[in-house]
Amino acid sequence: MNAMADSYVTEDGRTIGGVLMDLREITLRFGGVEAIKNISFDIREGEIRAIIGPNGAGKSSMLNVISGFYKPQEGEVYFRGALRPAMKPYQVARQGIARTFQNIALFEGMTVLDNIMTGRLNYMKAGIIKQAIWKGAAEREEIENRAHVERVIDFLDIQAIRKTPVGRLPYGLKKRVELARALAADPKLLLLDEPMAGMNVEEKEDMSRFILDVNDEFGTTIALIEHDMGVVMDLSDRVVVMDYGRKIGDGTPDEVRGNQEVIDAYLGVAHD
Ligand SMILES: Nc1ncnc2c1ncn2[C@@H]1O[C@H](COP(=O)(O)OP(=O)(O)OP(=O)(O)O)[C@@H](O)[C@H]1O
Repeated sequence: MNAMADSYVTEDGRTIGGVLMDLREITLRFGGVEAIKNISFDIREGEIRAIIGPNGAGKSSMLNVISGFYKPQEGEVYFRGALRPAMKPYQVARQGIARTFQNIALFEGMTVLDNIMTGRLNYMKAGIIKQAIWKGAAEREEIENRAHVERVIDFLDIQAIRKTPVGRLPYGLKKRVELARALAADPKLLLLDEPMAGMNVEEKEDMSRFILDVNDEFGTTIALIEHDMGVVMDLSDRVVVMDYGRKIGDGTPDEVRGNQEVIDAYLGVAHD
């Protein structure tokens, strides 16, 4: 693979485009703790990009920089070719970035459908006054939003539980609903924080398939943190490896597997 080429086709026939996000010399500190130390890497259009490393390596901090939730003290983030300014979470969503969380963040008392609809809030432009004086626009908007959400529900095969309160669902299905909510926002870049955590083998297989299908069908670029190395190596086009806030590896799964520093710090030792 030529990292400088504008686009290339993967072995499984997917097209990876130019750079979607470019992170340059990022340093992030919490008081005296340097969680990220001068790290640069990019995420390319259509790619599945993993971030791995031992506990406390700085992976979640990095995902929060990518999402725009944390503003690093040093370095720059370019998204879709433009330097990204400090942003509020709703501005991030409008830029086309959605995420799931390590600990599921859904409304347990609400139905699956209503939870997924919350992922669509940024598209609901018609305010209360406009709704009152121009019912047609609001109705059209509602129909469009529902149609997109229905497509996501079909895609993730969760029609049967659409009216079920999320609190009653088993863990693996909750994770799928969280993915559905993120997809409802129709993101350009989807961030997944440990999508397989706490899952059994069958649930992991299902989730892996859905991640690949999302990438393939919607063309969504995906960045994920994951501890299950089998899953990471199977799913990812490229992998960034972090250790103590530093980047110690970056490349294809094969390149990373053969990197001695990565083996010493992470792959060669037992971890969860
Ligand atoms: N909000 C915060 N305030 C202070 N320190 C923090 C904060 N978030 C993270 N840290 C510190 O930054 C370092 C990196 O943490 P981070 O959670 O990013 O690592 P991680 O690789 O995601 O770990 P894990 O795999 O356990 O989730 C750790 O030393 C952590 O204690």
